[in-house]
Amino acid sequence: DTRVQFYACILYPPSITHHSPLRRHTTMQPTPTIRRRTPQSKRVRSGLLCHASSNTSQNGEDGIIRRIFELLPHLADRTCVDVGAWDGRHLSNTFSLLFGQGDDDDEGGERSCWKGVLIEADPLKFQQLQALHAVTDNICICAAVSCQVGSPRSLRRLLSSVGGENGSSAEALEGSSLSVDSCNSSRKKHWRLEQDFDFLCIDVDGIDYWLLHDLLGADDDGIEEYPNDASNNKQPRNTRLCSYRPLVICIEFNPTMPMDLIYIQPRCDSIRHGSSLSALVELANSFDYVLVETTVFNAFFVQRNLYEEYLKEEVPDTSIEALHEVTMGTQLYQLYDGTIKLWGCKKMLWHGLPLDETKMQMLTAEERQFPFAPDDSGGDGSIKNNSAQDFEIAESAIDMSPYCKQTAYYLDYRITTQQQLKAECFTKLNETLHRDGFALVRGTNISSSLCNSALKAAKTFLHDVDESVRRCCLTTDRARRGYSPISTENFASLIGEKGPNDLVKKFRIGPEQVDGGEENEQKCLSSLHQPNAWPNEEVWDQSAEFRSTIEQYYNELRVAADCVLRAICDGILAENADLANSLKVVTESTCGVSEKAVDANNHGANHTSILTLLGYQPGSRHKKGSKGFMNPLVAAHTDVGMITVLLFDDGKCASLQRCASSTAEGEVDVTWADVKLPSSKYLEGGNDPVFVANVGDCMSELTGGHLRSTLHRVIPCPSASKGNVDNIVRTSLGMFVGVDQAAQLALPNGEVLSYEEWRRRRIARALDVIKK
Ligand SMILES: O=C(O)CCC(=O)C(=O)O
Ligand SMILES: [Fe+2]
Repeated sequence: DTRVQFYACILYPPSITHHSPLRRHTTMQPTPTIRRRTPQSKRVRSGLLCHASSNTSQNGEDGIIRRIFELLPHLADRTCVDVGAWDGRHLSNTFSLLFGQGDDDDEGGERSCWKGVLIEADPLKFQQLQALHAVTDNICICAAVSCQVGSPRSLRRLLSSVGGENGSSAEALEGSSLSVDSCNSSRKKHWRLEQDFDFLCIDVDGIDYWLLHDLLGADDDGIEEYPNDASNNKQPRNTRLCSYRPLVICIEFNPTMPMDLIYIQPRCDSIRHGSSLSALVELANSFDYVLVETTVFNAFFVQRNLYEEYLKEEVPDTSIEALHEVTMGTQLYQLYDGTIKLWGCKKMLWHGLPLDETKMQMLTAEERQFPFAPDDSGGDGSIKNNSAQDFEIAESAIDMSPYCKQTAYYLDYRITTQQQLKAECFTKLNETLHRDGFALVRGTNISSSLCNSALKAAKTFLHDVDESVRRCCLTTDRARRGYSPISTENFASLIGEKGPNDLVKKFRIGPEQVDGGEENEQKCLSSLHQPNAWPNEEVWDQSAEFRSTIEQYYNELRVAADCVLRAICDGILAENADLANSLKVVTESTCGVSEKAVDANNHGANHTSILTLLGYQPGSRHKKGSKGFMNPLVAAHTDVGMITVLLFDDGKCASLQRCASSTAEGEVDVTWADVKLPSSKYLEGGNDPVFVANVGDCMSELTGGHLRSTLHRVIPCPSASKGNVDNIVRTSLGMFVGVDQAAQLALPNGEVLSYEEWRRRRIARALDVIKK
């Protein structure tokens, strides 16, 4: 039974090490170690819990209930009341009693000895409930039970209407909008609900505490107070309604509440908080009931005298600690510097949303300092600040693991499915892209050491070696492969503007051939598939190492970038199913991406993704008084393809900026926001790498503009480029994701053309600008 297994893994949570990205640590970087110790539990598992099993119940309740009644004296007839009965079957704790199922000894042939009253507020579910019980003597009532004092829909009044002298008393139900199915049914045998009926089950997701309180409760609540309705000529009456004393009670509590919390939700029908287990235990004890077991959501109580006589041996310790363990709890703790940390269940149980630590902070990253630290803390106080900022940036990045990793350890308490995690991921990603046009992503499954090596290799090639090394692999075709020297490209043209050439050196690699054998060889000559141009080993002795590092980074990042693209796509489709046709080209290109996340060779073989290494250094635009002072190093532009996934180092001479104004493209007063990544130190510390992701023109067009391709640029930073800053030059690695060149794009405007044609048209427009 999968439910029992599910139940077992909640009650016996595996010793989860929370594989947070912060886990890998070295002595270089002050990263915390965060793991989960399996605490010593006082929870007793030898009692009724041994009998937990589910036929229709959610977490083993069926078996526990059966065991309790096995221990109590045998009776030929038993009665139960189920408040919040739903359709009578789904997650029901009374179905197995009433229909005699799940009873191994019973072979299903014998009739159940149980009769019941089933109450359900939802009219549609009630219909199903009624149909289920049509040929039984069970009584179904459609009513939203109320905890308002004097309400005609109080549980006590509803139950008192069952089996009055003339069967169900229609009179007692007057003035309330509810229906009892047995009223006019001649086929049903009328029966009376005794005060000490056998089993009460309450599950109404809110006022459960008050329903129990009022049913067992003080006499006052039993006084019938009909409103004095003059038009009806009805006199207020004082009729004492009996209180009830069921032998056994099963009632739902809020499983996120700590064991030492007594939380009683307000006495109000429309409020849905739930109450804590401790509150229910206090209430039950006050009416001489004893807690005998709990499951994830439900508590079981038995009359004290029955407990003493029949259950004490099986359940010797009735303390909450012995009978419960909070498995859905969420805790906060504080670090000395004022960081608020989250622990335990990191998801909103009833909304399915992740709990976001970054939204729970009281202090900004800069404000987080220990207030009592000695003034001279041994030097550079800014080091701490920087790393705090790095963590802040990293934590704001969207965790792509549901798309990029295959492991299951991030399934919090195993309640969340992979699909739910993916949904959380794409929702957050697309929200961020909507808001900022850019997003930071982590959890890509790419190691920090690969990122480091790739950045270092790129920096060496673009900045340290002699220009002759770079020139030996000069690009031959429109800057698609190999080296493209400084001031040879013009990104302003990409948005149809005339401007000076960009001051950046580039080196590009991409896919070399199309999958599919010899007949496709022709295609290899297309602009998107051609041989890469690597520096000659005779010219540069580190050439082979450079090549293997960059190739490895390319292979792994291309797959990760496909995962990001897939997530964006899933997010768009979740909201706009009608874009499925337009986005088919992307879903097909990224198909299998999560199944084979680490298999670089095995999917998307016909992709056209290009990796560009970019090198920036101080030059004329950094010099005050020079003509081009403060002109962008890369002019404002939008990226052309599907998406871009970018990584860059600490180099201080240049800064990436995204357009941050909501004003339409082309308007004069554009405001710019810096796009920041955690520092290189953070990456060198072995932490999970963070990348920048943004949407390109083609993807934007395919989504009918749902996601925009945001304007961005790289500007010079003159002040940071002077003095003895050791990291002045800046290196970045841009992965420009493209799909199969032959893939047919079905644009939302109805036009159909291949990806290659689309690109050619896009670039031709830009070239026109340059020619003019
Ligand atoms: O180097 C960077 O940070 C961004 C470069 C860029 O936007 C591009 O090459 O498209
Ligand atoms: Fe760009």
